[in-house]
Amino acid sequence: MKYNRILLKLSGESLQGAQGYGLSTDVLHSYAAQIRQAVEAGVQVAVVIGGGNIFRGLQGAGRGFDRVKGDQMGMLATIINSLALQSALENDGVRARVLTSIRMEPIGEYYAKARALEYLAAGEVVIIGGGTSNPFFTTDSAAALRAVEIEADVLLKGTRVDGVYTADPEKDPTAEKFDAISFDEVYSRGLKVMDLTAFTLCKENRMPIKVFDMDTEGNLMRLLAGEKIGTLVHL
Ligand SMILES: Nc1ncnc2c1ncn2[C@@H]1O[C@H](COP(=O)(O)OP(=O)(O)O)[C@@H](O)[C@H]1O
Ligand SMILES: O=c1ccn([C@@H]2O[C@H](COP(=O)(O)OP(=O)(O)O)[C@@H](O)[C@H]2O)c(=O)[nH]1
Repeated sequence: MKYNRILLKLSGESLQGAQGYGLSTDVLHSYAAQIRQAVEAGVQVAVVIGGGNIFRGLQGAGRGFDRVKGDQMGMLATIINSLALQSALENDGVRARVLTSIRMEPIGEYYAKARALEYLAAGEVVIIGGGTSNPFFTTDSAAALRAVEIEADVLLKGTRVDGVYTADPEKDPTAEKFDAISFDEVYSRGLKVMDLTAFTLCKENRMPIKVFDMDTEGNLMRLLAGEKIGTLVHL
């Protein structure tokens, strides 16, 4: 396989699937099946999931919620999604652990790098919930932080589009996709790959990012097998 240890960031928003809210069991099963194949191929898989299908702090602030409480609600939403994915993986016969950045035993163990590495080495999927545990950050930042921390080979950002484009492909039909692009070019073109906090953390720690469409089943394995899927952001 192309990578030995990956940090897979899954979008909370994608988890709602066609129903447009909450958790879609179809999407959960598709993600679980794809992750199972990666584990069976010997890849160590750590996962960070967003919470956008349930709550986003900024949305709450727009409706009069206190921003910090809204962000805390968003972080709790990522833990709900983490448990849902853990359950889907276990149903599929995959051993999976939820580690939380905020203490909440017995729902999940408190996150520590050493613990994550120990479970990964034992072939378990490690799902890290609770974001960074701090408000004013995003799940992309949590994914970048954990990717660097656990020394992943790459941060795989699974999303709704199949890579990084010259402009937002959902708004501009003439946008063209990059197979690869450097961090500097993303900055200079002002492209939206991740929020800049997350993006810069990756750049400064030489963590490559691969943006790809996780909603097309089989894409994760294609990518791991070295097929040209998505866009690689490199130094
Ligand atoms: N240059 C670009 N290339 C690709 N996608 C872009 C670009 N600019 C904006 N986008 C948009 O960014 C969205 C993904 O953003 P993000 O909020 O990080 O998603 P997620 O909820 O999957 O984490 C895509 O659905 C796409 O419409
Ligand atoms: O370290 C973090 C990670 C997440 N969040 C909150 O959790 C919400 C859900 O995460 P996000 O929107 O990043 O998820 P996604 O877009 O991937 O569904 C965010 O809006 C933030 O309010 C936060 O405050 N700190």
